[in-house]
Amino acid sequence: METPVIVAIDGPSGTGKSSTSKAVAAELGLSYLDTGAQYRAMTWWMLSNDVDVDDPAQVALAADKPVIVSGSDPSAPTITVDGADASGPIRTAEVTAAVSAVSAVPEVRRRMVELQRAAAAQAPAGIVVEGRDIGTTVLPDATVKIFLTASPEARAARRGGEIGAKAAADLAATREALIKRDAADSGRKTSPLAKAADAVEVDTTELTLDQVIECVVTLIEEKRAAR
Ligand SMILES: Nc1ncnc2c1ncn2[C@@H]1O[C@H](COP(=O)(O)OP(=O)(O)O)[C@@H](O)[C@H]1O
Ligand SMILES: Nc1ccn([C@H]2C[C@H](O)[C@@H](COP(=O)(O)OP(=O)(O)O)O2)c(=O)n1
Repeated sequence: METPVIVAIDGPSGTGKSSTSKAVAAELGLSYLDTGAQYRAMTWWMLSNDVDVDDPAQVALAADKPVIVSGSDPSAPTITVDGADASGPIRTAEVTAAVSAVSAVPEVRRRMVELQRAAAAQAPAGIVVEGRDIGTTVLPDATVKIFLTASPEARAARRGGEIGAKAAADLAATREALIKRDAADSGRKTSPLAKAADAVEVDTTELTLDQVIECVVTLIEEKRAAR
């Protein structure tokens, strides 16, 4: 049997990580893991259980408590917390505003990285894992590492499109919120958002989603052929 292929896709918000990762995994018959959803699930649990997310000591003490389970099918990704479906609640503005603070706490990251490595080890044909520190920290031996980028304007327009923001003021607010979250994620001490030295950077600003998917599939197939 062929050695499982491990694909790490990192980058800031709105660069196309989730859409690209799901499509690539589905096309190549690989498993899929959205690590951002796991950090969001942890954050949702903290908010629901009255943990002060701005107090790293409180967050650290609670980090072991929630049971977070991610489904690995790219065509129907699922996430549960303590057995309850969390896919809706993890996307609220409240969770988005708190997730960078929670994910900066080392005890939270230790727990998530353990889950992420276990998911990669269990994937029969291989897996596409998307996040911020997959190529640098979680799976440094990944077969293929991709770092997606896009201009803040393009990213704000994409995110704005999802929430129906069309007015210039709404787009500007979305852009500012993205930039603030990127700065927090890039500036934290423990495994910040960063491009691995051996990652291929793909600027998606001027590319369609289909072009990005094709580019990533080609990179994976080239690596597979070379092994
Ligand atoms: N290359 C692209 N061109 C235009 N829209 C895109 C592109 N890639 C992704 N999108 C759209 O942008 C939004 C954010 O994409 P997503 O995959 O969730 O990004 P990320 O996971 O990096 O935050 C989605 O609505 C998606 O359909
Ligand atoms: N590997 C990861 C993935 C996400 N995070 C944190 C930082 C991000 O702002 C949040 C949410 O990630 P997510 O990928 O859902 O973010 P967006 O889809 O870009 O809104 O989680 C992280 O610290 N490390």
